[in-house]
Amino acid sequence: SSSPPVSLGFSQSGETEEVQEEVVLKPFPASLSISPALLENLVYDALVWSSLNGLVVGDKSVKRSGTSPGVGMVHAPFALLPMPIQEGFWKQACELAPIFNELVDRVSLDGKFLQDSLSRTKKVDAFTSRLLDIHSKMLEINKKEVIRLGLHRSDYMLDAETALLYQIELNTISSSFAGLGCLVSNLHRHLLNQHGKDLGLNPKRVPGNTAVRQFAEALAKAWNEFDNKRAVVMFVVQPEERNMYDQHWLSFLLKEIHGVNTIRKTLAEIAGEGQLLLDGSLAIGGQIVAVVYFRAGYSPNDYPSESEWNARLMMERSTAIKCPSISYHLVGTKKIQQELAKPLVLERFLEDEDAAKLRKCFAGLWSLDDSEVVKTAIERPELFVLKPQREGGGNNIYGDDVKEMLLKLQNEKSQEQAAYILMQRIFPTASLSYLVREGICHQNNAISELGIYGAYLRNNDKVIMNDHCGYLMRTKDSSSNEGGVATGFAVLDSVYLT
Ligand SMILES: Nc1ncnc2c1ncn2[C@@H]1O[C@H](COP(=O)(O)OP(=O)(O)O)[C@@H](O)[C@H]1O
Ligand SMILES: N[C@H](CCC(=O)N[C@@H](CS)C(=O)NCCC(=O)O)C(=O)O
Ligand SMILES: [Mg+2]
Repeated sequence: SSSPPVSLGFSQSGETEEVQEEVVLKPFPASLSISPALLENLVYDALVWSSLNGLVVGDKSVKRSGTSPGVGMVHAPFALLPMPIQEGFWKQACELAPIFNELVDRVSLDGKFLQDSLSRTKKVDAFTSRLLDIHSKMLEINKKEVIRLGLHRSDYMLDAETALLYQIELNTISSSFAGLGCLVSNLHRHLLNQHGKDLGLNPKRVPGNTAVRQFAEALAKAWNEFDNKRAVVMFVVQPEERNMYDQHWLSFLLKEIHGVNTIRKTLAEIAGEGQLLLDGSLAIGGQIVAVVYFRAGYSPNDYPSESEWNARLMMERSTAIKCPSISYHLVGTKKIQQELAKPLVLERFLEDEDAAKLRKCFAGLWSLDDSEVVKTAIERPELFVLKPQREGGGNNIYGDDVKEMLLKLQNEKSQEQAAYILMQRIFPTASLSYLVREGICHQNNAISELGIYGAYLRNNDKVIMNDHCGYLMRTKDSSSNEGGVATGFAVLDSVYLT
């Protein structure tokens, strides 16, 4: 065809000077040019591969796609080629995972710190308040979680200006896409095996992704610690779940590799069918539950009535291993992220050397009590993100809306400030990427967010697992503020180590 070859610039933060003062980002040397014919082949191969290998989600235009498996599937949105990242940043992010895992466990044991840090939020945020009520009840009855399982994902962005890796957030509940994320790594390795020569890319630079196998292993090991061969792992899910295949990869591997049975229940079903037996164990439909794995319960939308809250409390009271426990759930709130960043607070929980490693990846995080920062944010709102205590994407406030909201909160003299945190906005380098959605390939300037999964399993004072477990790369149009695949902004991507 007469149209010029499409050039794909893998523009990437190049070598950075040892000393951070003068950061010179050299352009990524190989700028790729993909002919339209090659591009068409790549997209076609990728769509076939995705369909044959279960890289799929429910299609929101098909009514039953969130309730009936196999009905209304469409390929998950993906980036056609992996996003380059310097190996040093990759290694840094992987190294931080076991430290964050240990931090979550230690903070979870400090009930007073959690209650005190969230006490003002409690007054103005009904959802967080309900979580804290459950936590208080567990403190009152001196409930001990002897066996503790955390399946986390710490998300990072690479700031273009400083070439520093910054943590966006730490997810301690429903850290999704371990399943589909692995498939994208396999897809990219497949495409580079087929077309790597034409693209000048080496398939071996796409790191193997062990997320779903290691998460299944962690769930199986927790089940093992519960030590009841007839017990099951219960997935707590939403009534409509278009991301069910990501979840089914875990339950499939649990059965296939570890011989562990799983059941899928909504909070409403648990309220109706669940029972606390005399020995404290949780029974559902006559089956004992060894592990409760939350893939719902992180959002107010998951609690439409008191029944769902009763179900959450019943599970918390039981001897089942909660993933996460109410304490782990609270540790993952953005308010705690901001509190831990305060001077000397993180150091209460970690040895100095580990605290220093984590602090290196902390972006600016402030409560709205900090009048100086609030003043700056009103003047330069584009340099901040205003965050409520919510998970699941689509809740943050950006740009001029930050200014509006801060002024509103100031004028109202409301306590509502305590429901938010202010965070420094990170600006990653934009790269030209191909994003494939519903069979169509879009060429966009895009930015990426690297998630590193971590699994932590402890029985009393024995740490059985504390590892980084693979990764999730999400890539979105650089013009979009919010991220998130479930929210439709980002696509699933993988990593190309440079
Ligand atoms: N400090 C930040 N700088 C730049 N983008 C951010 C920042 N914080 C959040 N985002 C964007 O908003 C998205 C959602 O924010 P996050 O804190 O992860 O909330 P959630 O818990 O809803 O996922 C992120 O995936 C990212 O794309
Ligand atoms: N439908 C639920 C979704 C669960 C969910 O939203 N999890 C949050 C952490 S709380 C998350 O990991 N978000 C990153 C994935 C994205 O970009 O959409 C599930 O799959 O179980
Ligand atoms: Mg997030």
